[in-house]
Amino acid sequence: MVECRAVFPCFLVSLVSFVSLVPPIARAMKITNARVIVCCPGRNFVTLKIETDQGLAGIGDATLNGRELSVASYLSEHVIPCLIGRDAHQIEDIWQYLYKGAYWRRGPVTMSAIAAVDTALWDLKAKAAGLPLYQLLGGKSRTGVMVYGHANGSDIEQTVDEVLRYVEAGYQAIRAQSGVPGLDKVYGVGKGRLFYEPADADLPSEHDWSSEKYLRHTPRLFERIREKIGFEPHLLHDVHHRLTPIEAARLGKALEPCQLFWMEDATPAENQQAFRLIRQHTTTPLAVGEVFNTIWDCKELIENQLIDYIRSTVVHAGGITHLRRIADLAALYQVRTGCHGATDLSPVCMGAALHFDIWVPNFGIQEYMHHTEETDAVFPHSYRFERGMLYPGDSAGHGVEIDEALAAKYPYQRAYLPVNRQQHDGTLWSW
Ligand SMILES: O=C(O)C(=O)C[C@H](O)[C@H](O)CO
Ligand SMILES: [Mg+2]
Repeated sequence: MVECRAVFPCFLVSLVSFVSLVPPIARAMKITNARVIVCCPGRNFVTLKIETDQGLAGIGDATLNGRELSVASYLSEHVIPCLIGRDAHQIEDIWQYLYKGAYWRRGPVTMSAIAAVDTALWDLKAKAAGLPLYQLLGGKSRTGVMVYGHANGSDIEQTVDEVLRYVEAGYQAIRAQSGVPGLDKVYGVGKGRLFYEPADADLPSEHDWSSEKYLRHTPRLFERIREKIGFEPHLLHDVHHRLTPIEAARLGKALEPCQLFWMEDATPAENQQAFRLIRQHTTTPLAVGEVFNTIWDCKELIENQLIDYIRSTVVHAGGITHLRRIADLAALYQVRTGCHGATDLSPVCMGAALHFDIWVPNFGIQEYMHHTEETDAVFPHSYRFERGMLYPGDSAGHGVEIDEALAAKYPYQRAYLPVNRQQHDGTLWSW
């Protein structure tokens, strides 16, 4: 008894000194609060903020263009109650809990919600470690992230002028889209010069489409651009899911002399085997995947080497945890990444994607469209753009924050993506 009483205080003392030696990153970090912030600084964004008992907060993007409130509600009603009290460090377990635990797997709403949690947790872990997120992933594999910008014009000459502007600004890669004679509105051709925003207020607008007109026009666009700028800058093009496989094969073949970096979303990809037909006919590199949300959407495309670039990104594909899995599968087949980066992905997604890009061994390119000044003010960030490259910055976490007071000044406004109809008979088509 006497011995025991003497030992007990010593044990307590050593326990206390042991705990104080444990670095913060190795201690449990209890989630105490989480909330969804919906705002519209020029366009709608949904952001998840997670707070912990260590006084740290992490944020993740949950924006699903045109269906924003479904993810906001999924998070508030179904996910947040399950997060409170969990250890924020258990990123993998929480991912599996939300994916397997829902019973209903996959889908853009579920996977965007999981992505938001995952991004916020990686942000928190990196903040707890006092490191930029890319360090936790394995460090930098390159000095910066090559991006492509968007040049668009209402006709060929206007698009050529836009391409030249991007070349002068130092871009090494440029996506070119042009209006098509005889079509009213064409995907990718916006009103503004720096950003393209397809979502319309209130109800979806209707566009018209003719594959024949588009197929006659597009090879001429790229021939003209190459005549003007030569073969040094990379050129990209987005078909935006509008062609049948054999039409896509025809376009890919016609574009071969122009040596594109990629032809994107040449045909809808629900049927992954559709890409086999395109592949059999053309050596134009193929990119796909911005609408994918899990590895299962691209498994056959990757394993059969039917594509060259996988376009999935953090917010719609289950966060960094799942995107990393997709990239690792892709690496086995020399498929490289080309993360989606349109303006409907918030700066929070862009920040996280840049940490991923600077690490991922099989990086290809990153899409980059400028956000509006209002958006940049709501989401202060450490990433920066310089002559065709983006750099994630070295602040702890993913380097993007949200100014909640400012966000509250921009309430949600219902907006939809357009729909598309065949010009000759009004049949609903892919937009
Ligand atoms: O950026 C791209 O390549 C796109 O295709 C943009 C999409 O139309 C947009 O993100 C839809 O919300
Ligand atoms: Mg696209």
